Amino acid sequence: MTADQEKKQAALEAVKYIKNNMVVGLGTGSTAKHMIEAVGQMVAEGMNLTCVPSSDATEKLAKELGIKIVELHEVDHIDVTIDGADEFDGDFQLIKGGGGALLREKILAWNTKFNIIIADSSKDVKKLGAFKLPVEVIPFATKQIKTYLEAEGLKPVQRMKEGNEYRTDENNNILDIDIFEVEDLQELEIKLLKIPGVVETGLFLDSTSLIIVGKEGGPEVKERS
Ligand SMILES: O=C(CO)[C@H](O)[C@H](O)COP(=O)(O)O
Repeated sequence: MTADQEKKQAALEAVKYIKNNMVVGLGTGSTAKHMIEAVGQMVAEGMNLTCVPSSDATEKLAKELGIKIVELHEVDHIDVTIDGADEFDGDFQLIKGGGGALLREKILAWNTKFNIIIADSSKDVKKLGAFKLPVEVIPFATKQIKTYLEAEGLKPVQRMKEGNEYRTDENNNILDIDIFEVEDLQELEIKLLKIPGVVETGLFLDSTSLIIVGKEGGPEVKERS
């Protein structure tokens, strides 16, 4: 199976957790795209769903598919959010934000009763950190934060796009940092969030209830114990 086939398989398994009249959080990325297309199909077949998107790109796609989109403040909870990940480990810890949508994704996850992560098998790792951790920062402070993180040995690289500095949907920058040598991720998360100008990190340490991985022979559903 190709990675994309695994992504689609995981997405199609995940949408089985969506029931009529639910409020659904829609993730961002190539795996989430398969899920959004499946949700569009369910809506076209008559299911009543209210969805909260995690990025401008997801909102655009969902609207094109006829999915009812609302802003977060218009709902009092989200029943289920389905999103991708850049890496996950055996403790249901994730690195997210490769697609730059980590801030809204983390807000959705925090406001969601049941978070499902969908992934191809390459995202399953023993230890997080081969993928660089995205840290969203306010442009006013990007240079100073980068200098500080360099001194901490975290090798920050400012994300670029087509020769220009990358901007998130919230108009912030991203510093991608190397956390492979870091032992205590909780401690790292606290340390990063204490820096003025750091808005959010792509570490999702305890929000995930279920991980669905696309695999030859059928999807693997991992439940948090
Ligand atoms: O966190 C994300 C976007 O901010 C994505 O979920 C993550 O980057 C995985 O993307 P893909 O499904 O394309 O591999």
